[in-house]
Amino acid sequence: MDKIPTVDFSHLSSATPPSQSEWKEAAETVFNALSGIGFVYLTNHGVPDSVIENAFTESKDFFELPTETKMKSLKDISKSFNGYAAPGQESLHKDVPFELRESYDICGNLRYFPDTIRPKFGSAMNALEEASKPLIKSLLRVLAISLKLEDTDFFVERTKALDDLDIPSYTTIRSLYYPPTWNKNISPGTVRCGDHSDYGTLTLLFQDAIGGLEVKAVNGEWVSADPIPKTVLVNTGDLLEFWSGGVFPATHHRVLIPEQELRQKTARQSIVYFVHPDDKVVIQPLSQSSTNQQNYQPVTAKEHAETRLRASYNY
Ligand SMILES: O=C(O)CCC(=O)C(=O)O
Ligand SMILES: [Fe+2]
Repeated sequence: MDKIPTVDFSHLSSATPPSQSEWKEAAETVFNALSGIGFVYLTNHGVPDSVIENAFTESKDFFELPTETKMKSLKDISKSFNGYAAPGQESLHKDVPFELRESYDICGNLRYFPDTIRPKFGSAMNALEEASKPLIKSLLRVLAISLKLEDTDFFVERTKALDDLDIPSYTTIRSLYYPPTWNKNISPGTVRCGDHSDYGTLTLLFQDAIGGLEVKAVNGEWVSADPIPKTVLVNTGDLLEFWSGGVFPATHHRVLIPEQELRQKTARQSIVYFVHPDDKVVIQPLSQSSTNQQNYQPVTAKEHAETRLRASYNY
């Protein structure tokens, strides 16, 4: 499979609870996508457009502030993973010299926002987070059903931090801003976002109309994950790859510097919601389909995330 499929989620996001057969059908289609190319577009996902648009607008307002103002919200990883990261500060691929993007991370219960300068940014991001939770829970159920687990709430019950921020987890909402590259002295090898896989269970990605995200297909070719209006893109992280015994591969993806002048002159924005299990959850392969369980040591969700995160901070 070298194309990212699109799945209609209307049955799972309507006010009427889905029937058994609707769950099963969704599980089959999502399984085919996530066990193949590892990415899927969802339509009718239930996250209101106005909430998504507002999060983009307020994020843009923050990122367009002068650098010295944004630096006041700089992430201090000795305290928490919340806050602003400047261009080049974090990299997702060890061999990429400089990744030209800015981000603002929101996670856990010790969150803070630049309320004095941008009072609406925090509430817009919190609103998107809240509005995405029913979709995330449906997706976690779909994963359990598709893996034929008896307990369809298996993943939901291990992701309790979604409803209780006092439960520690690495679940994070990240607003990303890729500044225009036109007329800048960009050194060779600079990318917007280096080739990487995500770290957690699954990721929701809301992207604007600019595009640039590429996904590595099973045959090794890079496939464009073009923006499709009103969809959310979902992919799996490497913790789920391990947890599912390799059934769901954590597909690599990247964002390069665009070649067209128009796209170089325009900033790109995306908002990603990285879903992780609660820190204490012990992860070991649920099936032995493509891995030999005996070769794998169980790991807590916290240990897994920390090992991966440590490698991505350049400070
Ligand atoms: O901005 C994008 O489209 C992708 C971002 C991403 O992959 C990430 O932050 O992990
Ligand atoms: Fe990613």
